[in-house]
Amino acid sequence: MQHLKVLNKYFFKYRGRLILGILFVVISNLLAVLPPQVIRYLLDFVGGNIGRPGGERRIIPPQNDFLRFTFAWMNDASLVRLMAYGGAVLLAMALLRGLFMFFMRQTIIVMSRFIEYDLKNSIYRHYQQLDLNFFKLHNTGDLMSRISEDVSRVRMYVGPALMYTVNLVVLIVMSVSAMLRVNVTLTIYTLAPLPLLAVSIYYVNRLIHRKSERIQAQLSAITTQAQESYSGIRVIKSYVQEASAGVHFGAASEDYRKSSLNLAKTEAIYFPTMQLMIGLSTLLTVMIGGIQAIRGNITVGSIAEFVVYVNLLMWPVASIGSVAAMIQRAAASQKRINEFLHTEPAIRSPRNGRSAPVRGHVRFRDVSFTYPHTGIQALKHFDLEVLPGQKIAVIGKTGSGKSTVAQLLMRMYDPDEGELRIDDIPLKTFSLESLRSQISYVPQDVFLFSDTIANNIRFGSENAGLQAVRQAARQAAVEKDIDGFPEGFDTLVGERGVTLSGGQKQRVSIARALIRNPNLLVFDDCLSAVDAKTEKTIITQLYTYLKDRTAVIITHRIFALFEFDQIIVLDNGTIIERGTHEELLAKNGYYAGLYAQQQRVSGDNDGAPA
Ligand SMILES: Nc1ncnc2c1ncn2[C@@H]1O[C@H](COP(=O)(O)OP(=O)(O)OP(=O)(O)O)[C@@H](O)[C@H]1O
Repeated sequence: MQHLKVLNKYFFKYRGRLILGILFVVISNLLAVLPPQVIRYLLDFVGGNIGRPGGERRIIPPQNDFLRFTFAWMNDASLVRLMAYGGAVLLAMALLRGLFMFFMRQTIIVMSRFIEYDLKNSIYRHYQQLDLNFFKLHNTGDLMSRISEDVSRVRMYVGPALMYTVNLVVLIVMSVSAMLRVNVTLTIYTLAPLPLLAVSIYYVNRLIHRKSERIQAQLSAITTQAQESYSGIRVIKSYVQEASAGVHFGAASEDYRKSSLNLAKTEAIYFPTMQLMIGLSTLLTVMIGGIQAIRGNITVGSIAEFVVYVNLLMWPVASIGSVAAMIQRAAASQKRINEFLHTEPAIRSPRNGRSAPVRGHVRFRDVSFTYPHTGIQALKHFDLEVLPGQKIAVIGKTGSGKSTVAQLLMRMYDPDEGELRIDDIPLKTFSLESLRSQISYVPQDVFLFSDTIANNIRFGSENAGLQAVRQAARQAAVEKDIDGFPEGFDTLVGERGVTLSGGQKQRVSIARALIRNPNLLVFDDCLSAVDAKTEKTIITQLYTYLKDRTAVIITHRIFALFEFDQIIVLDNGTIIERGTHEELLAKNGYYAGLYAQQQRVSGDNDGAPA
């Protein structure tokens, strides 16, 4: 329960709605508790006057102020008029009760929707601030379920559970005190089955919930399986695995069917149990009430009054079990949400961080870095100086630490040892937003949003016009491809749109980086999926674009066309070779070997990227 305390600030924020909601609960319950008293009065009146000779009226004195006030002007009315009037009073109270129940939902349930909205936004905002390591540690499904399912469960606590609890407390206080005023013995007998009802419903509810959870898990497994089959349909078809995929799906569906039937059986017990308990209570009321009436302790009308109370109390009491379960689930969900909300981002923007324009002087001084959750040391005593306007290539085998250089430069992680500076200013003193917005980074794994190509290119530079978008696409050698699509730059990409080839995606991603006009660019193996001819076009275009800019180009391939100021070769997190193209060829080491190998493979010695 203590996990739910954090929600109190939302109750305070929406206190107006909450207080009003509670007031409406009180009024609607008052309008539920008074009608049985009217019924009792009317029945007693009819019982007392039926069969009396000569239409002589026996006045039944109203037992409380409410009845006295309601029936004050009916003293001389005929029996029929009195009944019609009583019926009208009951109808008016039922209508009013309905109206206030509507208001009650409009305040409390609407408040819960506001809280849900606030909670989702605050979780989303928090996600955005967390560092990459956090996202490596938690899978997407987990993040999604905390912002959707867990928040929905918490909403059940701040909305329905709260409303039912307040309703139950108010109703019990009002109806039980009204019952006690009539007859204590009858009250005790009438209420006796209620705790039994609450406990049994609680257990049935728990059982239903446990079974539903299992069904949910099975359903999500079926969905994932179907999703994988659809997205991997090419592999399934080419390996002729349609039948076996069908068998797997069929087995999962069969499990789901069995569980669903089992749940249906348990649910079938729920309502008969409730009805049995209501029936038992009514029976007790009529029996004990009858005895009390024979002894003259209560009137016959009181029995009817009690029967109405029993029916009034049953549903709210039965809901105690489900409300308790709702609160338990909400507490568990809020605990999971709190875990995330209390996670502090490891990478923070400093207060009053620098936002000076970046010129592009990069300095790695004796930097070592180990990925926190895997313990893999990706860089060891790494030293690099890139002067403004220089172009640097980072080459090395797979897993040698090349991408880690880019990650540290973007401050996705902080080094364990050593220091990183840009324009001679420690990276940690820059405002994160300013730093990242001034470095254009083309990641290794391209990600395009389900939006138009134009919007994907102008991502992060929202004000860029179509001309700028076109120019960036031209520089990334993808303009012609895009113009070839029927809707050009307005073509949608992603599931609902066209499927771009790997090389086209990479070039759109490069265009996205170029449009920002930065002084410092980092390309992480971003030409791996383009053919040699396109690569040559891009390299030529880039060479002009990068003329006065600083660029760090991470690659597996050697671009002989590019006159790099410095090429560094990484191996296992350490720089093993460093120099210009010619210097490294002269060394006859790893670089020279790679160059010779690529020359052989490409078989064309026209000076294009080897
Ligand atoms: N996010 C990460 N969390 C944990 N370990 C990582 C992470 N990224 C990379 N590594 C590990 O760090 C080492 C260096 O990886 P890095 O991605 O920098 O190599 P790379 O040279 O860019 O490789 P490639 O050319 O295949 O992209 C590898 O052993 C890799 O397994």
